[in-house]
Amino acid sequence: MRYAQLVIGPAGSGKSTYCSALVRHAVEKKRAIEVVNLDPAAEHFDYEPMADVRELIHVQDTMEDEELHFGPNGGLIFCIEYLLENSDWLRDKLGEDEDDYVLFDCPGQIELYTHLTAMKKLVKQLQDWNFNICAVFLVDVQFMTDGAKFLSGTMAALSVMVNLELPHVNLLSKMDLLSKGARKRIERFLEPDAHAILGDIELNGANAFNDKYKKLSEAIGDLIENYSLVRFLPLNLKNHESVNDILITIDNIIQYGEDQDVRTRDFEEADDD
Ligand SMILES: Nc1nc2c(ncn2[C@@H]2O[C@H](COP(=O)(O)OP(=O)(O)OP(=O)(O)O)[C@@H](O)[C@H]2O)c(=O)[nH]1
Ligand SMILES: [Mg+2]
Repeated sequence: MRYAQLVIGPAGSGKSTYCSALVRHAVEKKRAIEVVNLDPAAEHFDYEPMADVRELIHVQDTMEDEELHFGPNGGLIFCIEYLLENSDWLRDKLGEDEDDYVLFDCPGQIELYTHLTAMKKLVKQLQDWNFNICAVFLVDVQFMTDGAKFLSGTMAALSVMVNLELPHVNLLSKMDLLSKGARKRIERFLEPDAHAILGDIELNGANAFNDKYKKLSEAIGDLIENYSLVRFLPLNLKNHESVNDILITIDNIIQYGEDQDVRTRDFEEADDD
């Protein structure tokens, strides 16, 4: 088995920064975590990737090509499809080492995860190569600070979950940027609680639209609450414990370290004899 996090989320939500932080954390913990850059338009990241899709195709190639002449978004979709057609390239770069732990730093175009099929096919490919994968969906906490925004972010997360059909963790990134007060406010949303969310949605005056809007919000809130569909975990990269908690949560989901645990236990039991 091999292990992977598919690091996804809107543009600028902190995916590449999260990958670098996890690599640094892993070094401290004396374990190896690798990163693959899957963003054909990436301009900056500060990890050393084990593979970089830009070596295969760069979004600029598709925009400058006389025949293709894509814009940045169409170009990106083309690149991901090109990667799928040339998946041998990725397979070779990933090698075949057992127990490898790889973060896939993905592009920030949300449509790749909500309804297009390219990303899903890539996931299927990775699963065929023995990867146990968890989708890690990052949302910038600054866009989640009131009820309406939180509901909208939750719907985006739900849409990704439904489309990718993978074990899934939602992270609120950049927690370090919030004031104490704002952090308190956010905490009310972290346990899905429709009433906290709706209490926060401000409606100006009663009219037919507001009535309907309130009913819709209530229905969505109930759905999320009753089915525990979407939960967000706060991520503060400046806090060692926060990073560690998230990593342990994801490790458990992809069953990383379970073999190692068994081995240690066998060892301890043998010691007792
Ligand atoms: N304060 C703070 N800033 C952050 C954090 N994570 C990311 N940033 C900043 O947010 C900006 C975007 O971060 P990236 O890691 O490049 O985001 P991304 O999701 O990879 O962006 P794209 O690849 O363009 O979609 C950068 O300026 C980062 O320095 C965080 O945890 N705290
Ligand atoms: Mg990035």
